[in-house]
Amino acid sequence: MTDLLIRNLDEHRELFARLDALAPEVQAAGRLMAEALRRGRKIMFCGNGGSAADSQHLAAELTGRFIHDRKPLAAMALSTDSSALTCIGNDYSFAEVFSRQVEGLGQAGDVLVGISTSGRSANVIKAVEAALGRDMQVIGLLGRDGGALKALCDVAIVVPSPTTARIQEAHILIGHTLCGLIEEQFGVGLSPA
Ligand SMILES: O=C(CO)[C@@H](O)[C@H](O)[C@H](O)[C@H](O)COP(=O)(O)O
Ligand SMILES: [Zn+2]
Repeated sequence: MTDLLIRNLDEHRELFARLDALAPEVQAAGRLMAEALRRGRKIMFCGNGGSAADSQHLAAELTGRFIHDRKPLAAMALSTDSSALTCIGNDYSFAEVFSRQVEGLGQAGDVLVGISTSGRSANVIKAVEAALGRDMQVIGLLGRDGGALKALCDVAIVVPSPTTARIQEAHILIGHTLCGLIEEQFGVGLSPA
């Protein structure tokens, strides 16, 4: 039991010591999201399993609050509406559960954040393709080699690890950093500049 904890901590520390290399992509993603919000557009998040949880967690940081009191920001997770997920999954296919929501709700200038540790989830790939088809911008929070999603994203943040759990741990740190960058841009208790 303790051995597993020590191994996980060692893996986690080794990975986190290398995340500084992602600073340029994280900065670019934060700027892109803040600019979209400043223009009155919205941020959509999607992903499966743990990444579905990350999607709703990060969307709530923006509509609710992260650290500071400031105006609510337009963000939503595409993984939370059980009626939409079951209807689209049942009547069309599971691969379309996010893309149909992007087609129904996405507008030009909105940002889609696709979260996938493998970069290979078909429903996230389809959501990204739908977003690009609507002149939205796309950020990928990815892992391993970035998979098929890497080349599709305007900004791809690829966590360099082969281990899903470690990648997810990095994703939430990066997600929180993106929320912090956005809050910096919007100021404490102030309207956007
Ligand atoms: O949280 C975990 C594993 O830590 C799982 O729920 C995991 O997110 C699921 O297997 C996902 O379906 C994996 O999808 P992806 O990250 O490869 O896109
Ligand atoms: Zn997990």
